[in-house]
Amino acid sequence: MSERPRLTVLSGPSGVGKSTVVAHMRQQHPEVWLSVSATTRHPRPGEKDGVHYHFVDNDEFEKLIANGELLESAVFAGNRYGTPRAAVQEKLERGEPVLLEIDLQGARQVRESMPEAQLVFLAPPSWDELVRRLTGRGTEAQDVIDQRLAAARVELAAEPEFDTTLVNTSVEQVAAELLALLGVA
Ligand SMILES: Nc1ncnc2c1ncn2[C@@H]1O[C@H](COP(=O)(O)OP(=O)(O)OP(=O)(O)O)[C@@H](O)[C@H]1O
Ligand SMILES: Nc1nc2c(ncn2[C@@H]2O[C@H](COP(=O)(O)O)[C@@H](O)[C@H]2O)c(=O)[nH]1
Repeated sequence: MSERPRLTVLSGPSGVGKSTVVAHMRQQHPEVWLSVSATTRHPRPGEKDGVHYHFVDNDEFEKLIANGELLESAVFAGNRYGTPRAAVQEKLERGEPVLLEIDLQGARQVRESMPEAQLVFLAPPSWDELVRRLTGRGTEAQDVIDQRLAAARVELAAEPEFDTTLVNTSVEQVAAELLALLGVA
């Protein structure tokens, strides 16, 4: 691990491949710690509570916010998402690097509260390829895909706000580039 562990945010449009790249990276480097977000979204087939997300209802999410338990939060395509604060703080206090996989709204909140954070933008090779990936994943109905693509236009326009851009053409290559940014191996 790097001598200067820090918080890294990985952001980018829905379907660009954030989870795929992070999963590939963590297969080879399980020591890379990824925050598990809370969400009101329903689990997709194969997603496990406490592993992929903490799946909560709207009341529980409200309580997390009211109790100050979220480092950041956002509404994305009709669902709520947030980063549990305690686990992140604990890791940083121990001097261990932290990775958040969150949307643009969350990235902006982190930049505000933790200006030292490293913000990484994952970009698609092209718009058409992004649409292919999001549609091809087969996890959302067309109306949700449309919502996510509308958000993607906003997210792509915000790319200059990020410290670094990685283009996800090859999962293996981008995972290696992200590892380097995290200061691992
Ligand atoms: N480099 C790549 N080349 C081709 N397909 C890819 C690549 N990276 C990811 N994919 C595919 O694109 C789809 C979307 O990937 P993934 O679910 O990881 O995106 P995401 O950015 O995490 O999306 P979301 O923000 O909606 O959670 C998946 O079907 C995945 O297999
Ligand atoms: N602001 C936050 N955004 C988050 C968080 N966890 C995930 N996300 C982002 O939401 C969208 C949609 O995710 P999906 O799993 O429903 O496809 C995607 O951009 C995620 O990165 C969070 O804690 N805060």
